[in-house]
Amino acid sequence: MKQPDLQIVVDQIADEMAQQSERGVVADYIPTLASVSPSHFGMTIIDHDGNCYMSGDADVAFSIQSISKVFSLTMALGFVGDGLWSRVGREPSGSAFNSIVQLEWEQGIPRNPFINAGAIVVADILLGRYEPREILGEFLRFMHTVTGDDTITIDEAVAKSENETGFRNRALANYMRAYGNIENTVERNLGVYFHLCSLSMSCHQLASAGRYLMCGGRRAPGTSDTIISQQRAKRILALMMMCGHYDGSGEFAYRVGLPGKSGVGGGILAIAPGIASIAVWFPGLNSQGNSQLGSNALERLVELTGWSVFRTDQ
Ligand SMILES: NC(=O)CC[C@H](N)C(=O)O
Repeated sequence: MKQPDLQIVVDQIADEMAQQSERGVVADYIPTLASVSPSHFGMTIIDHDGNCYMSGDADVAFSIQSISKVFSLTMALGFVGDGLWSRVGREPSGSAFNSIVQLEWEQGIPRNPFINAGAIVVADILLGRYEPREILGEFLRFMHTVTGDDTITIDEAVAKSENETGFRNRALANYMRAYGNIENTVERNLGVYFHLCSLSMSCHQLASAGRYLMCGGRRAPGTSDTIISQQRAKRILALMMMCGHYDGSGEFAYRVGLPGKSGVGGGILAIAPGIASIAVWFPGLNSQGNSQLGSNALERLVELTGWSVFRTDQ
């Protein structure tokens, strides 16, 4: 398939999405997110060579929420290596992002690091080495390094709002603590978890952050600018494909066919391995808590470019 002009592609997708009336529903269980307008849209593609194609509100920062689980996992694997997998599984959950049911059958071991329970354990692992403020500083530095952009910050108002209404996350953390899979106090742990989720980034910044996953662990191809090993990058992409959209992961793989990670802020980071890092933002969510138009936009992208990892016609 001949590669189309990517600027024409992002502009065309923006036009098509603007005409769709089914926009999903903005998350309201975190009160500060409820006031975000569902009419926002943004899209950025950064290709292998670093060329950037943007449309809409691609430079407007939004709450990346669970997309941060990709970056906190990357950091935690850097701290403790594959020992992390004794505390978190690597299987799709088939359940909602904030579900508690499997934890009882599975002795407090979450199915994967991309559901809330799994990311709460990952936050606990990060805290194993640092005080809360220190680890959040380390996390921000990591994000500044992978993006090359030191303006990225945590939105304190979102973190506070999550803290005030995070009853389900408290239930998850307490439940896992009862099984000995959370070592820190629940408040100390969730203080970090909520701040990780409250990272504010634009599509442009998010697509930049995904470059190390697109380029086999390097920030730029053909350089020694290595963030993680090639094998680890490949494995994180596998987890994104299988678990990045919770109980909508199968549907996303079927329709889009790219490793992706969504967040309830309406963002999705998708990676076409070796080809492009893509970020979209449409705040309205579908019933699984994944961006409704973001999924549609990525489906159109792979139709127009042939970037699905499952294509067989190269
Ligand atoms: N799916 C999400 O983005 C959920 C993240 C959100 N901070 C929560 O803990 O509920």
